[in-house]
Formats: sequence, structure tokens, C-alpha cells
Amino acid sequence: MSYPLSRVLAVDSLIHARGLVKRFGDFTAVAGIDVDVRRGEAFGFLGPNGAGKSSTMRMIGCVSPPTDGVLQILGMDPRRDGPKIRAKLGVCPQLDNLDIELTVRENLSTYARFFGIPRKVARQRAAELLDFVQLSERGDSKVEPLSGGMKRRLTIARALVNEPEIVLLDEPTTGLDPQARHLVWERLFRLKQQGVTLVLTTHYMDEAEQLCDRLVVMDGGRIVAEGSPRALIEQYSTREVVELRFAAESQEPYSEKLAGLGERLEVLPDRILLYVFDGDAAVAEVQRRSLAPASVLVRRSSLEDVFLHLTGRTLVD
Ligand SMILES: Nc1ncnc2c1ncn2[C@@H]1O[C@H](COP(=O)(O)OP(=O)(O)OP(=O)(O)O)[C@@H](O)[C@H]1O
Repeated sequence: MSYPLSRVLAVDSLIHARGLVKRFGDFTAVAGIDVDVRRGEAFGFLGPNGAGKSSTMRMIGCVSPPTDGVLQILGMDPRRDGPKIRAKLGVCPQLDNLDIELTVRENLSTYARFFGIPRKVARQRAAELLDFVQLSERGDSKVEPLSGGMKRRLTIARALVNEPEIVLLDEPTTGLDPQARHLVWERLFRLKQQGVTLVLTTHYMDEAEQLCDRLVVMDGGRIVAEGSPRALIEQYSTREVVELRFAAESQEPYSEKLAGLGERLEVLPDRILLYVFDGDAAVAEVQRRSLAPASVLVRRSSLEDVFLHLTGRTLVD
């Protein structure tokens, strides 16, 4: 499957939100966010459970009306043009809602019929999409026996049936094992290369780093930072991180002994993170101070460090 180049070349804002709010009774799930998603990019909402990512996605998907603020999708207003917008979106929900009565292939062709796609075209498209998500051999199988990763790939294929301009993916790899996740990432990466605009939510920093050109970090219904993964890491973290685990009830007493080492230090329940430019030099200094951690790891900074810096919490509790 390939997408016409005209979809790829124009650079404009496909999703435009200003002061977007979603309230459920007295509770504010999305507290006035500004977002612009450009054509052809992979844009992410990264944040922990309850940050307001799904609520935002549901507003973008035109299944949940905004409480307040501006939201335009493909230049249209979801309050007025919901059906028109939905026809141009592909939606991959957090939980697979495939039809277990139907075969793998029928899940695609039946869904295509909802969009008024002629039977012959639907059949052809289903075959192409099965090939794209590497499920051609399972076309005649029922859905139930498929693995979690296969079901997710089928849900992604189903989201592509109407040749959408934007594909919305709510936590595309939650619950999948590492191998299945990599296969999904690889397919999504291929879609992105074909110029499809991807909008995804995730609480996995590695997923955000792998897939997103730009992302917003959400916490408590607000956007706390925005940028490319690399720019966010450069802005909010150091080049390297040293993780030290001390064999003791509490890591706290060791933090004083590490004072002045690096730009910043975070004490977590099970380890201390030292934010430094040069990890090996920092480890040498730890040894010079006669500290003997049970384990030492030097690694590059990640979006997890960005999140920790911005909120004082880890992404996955
Ligand atoms: N229909 C609803 N009624 C009441 N509260 C809701 C409703 N939907 C979501 N919420 C609340 O809004 C907050 C944000 O939820 P949301 O699902 O948008 O977060 P999230 O970042 O997507 O997290 P998750 O990864 O758990 O889906 C949560 O506290 C949630 O309990």
C-alpha cells in the first residue's frame, strides 16, 4: 500500500487545539491544552495513566465533545462536522474491538463497507492491508486464536481501510511482548514513511523516542513540555545518567555523599540517578569517594529522565 505524494508535501496543521478542555462533572481531565499536529509527522502524547491522553484522543476522534476551547481537525469543527472528519480518520483504540464472529479478512472488508467502499475495492484493499500487516496467511482464520500482537496489527490494518489522512493510535503496544511491540513499531514506521500522519498516546518513553517526531509531555491534564524527543532530552536532561544502587534500606543517606557530583541528582526508592555529562568520569569520582554501590549503570538520558525532571515522578509507577 502506498499513499499519493500530494498527501505528503503540504505542510500545515491537521489538528489545531487552543485551550482545549475536557471536564467530567467537577473533574477536569484535560485542562486547556494547545496542540498543532503537522501533516506527515508522527506526533505523540506521552504521560502516565490518568494524564488525560485518552480524553484528548477521544475529542480528536470526534467521539467525545470538547467542554471548552478550540479544536479543528483537517480544518473542520468536530462539533459540527464529526461524521465528515471521522471519514478521514483511522482509529486504533486502546482495547482491540475486533469482531470475533468474523474472520480476519472479513473484519477488514466489513469495516470497509461501513465507509461505503464498493465490495470489489474492499476485497482488494483488505488483501493489500493483510499483506501490509503481515497477516495474509491468517486471512481465513477467526480472530480469537490470534496472538495479542496479531490482533493489534489487524486493528491497525482496520484503521487504514478508509485510507485515512490521520491515524489515531491510543497506546498502540500496551500489553504486547517486546517482539510483538517491535513488529508494530516497524509497521507504524513504514506508514509514517509513506506520509501518513500518526497521532499516538503512550506511557512508554522508548515508544515515544522510537516513533515520534514531536511530542507533548502531559501530566494532570496539562502539557508540561513539548518538542522532539532529542530536543526535550537536551533541554531537560544531561547527556548521560549514572544509576547507582546501594544495598541498604534507604538510598537517602548516600545522596549527601554524592553531593556536588553532576548537575542534578534524583533519589528514587531503589536507586540514585546522577545527571552528568560524562558517566565514566562520574563513576571514577564515586569510587574516589570510597562509595561502594551494589550496582552501577551508565546510560544515555531518555524521555523518562525528562518526565522525572519535570514532574518529580517516574512514568510507569
Ligand atoms: N468518562 C469519564 N468519566 C469520569 N472521569 C473520566 C472519564 N474518562 C476519563 N476520566 C478521568 O479523566 C482522567 C484522565 O483520563 P484519561 O483516560 O484521559 O487518561 P490517560 O492519560 O489516557 O490515562 P490511561 O493511560 O489510563 O488511559 C482520569 O483521572 C480518568 O479517571
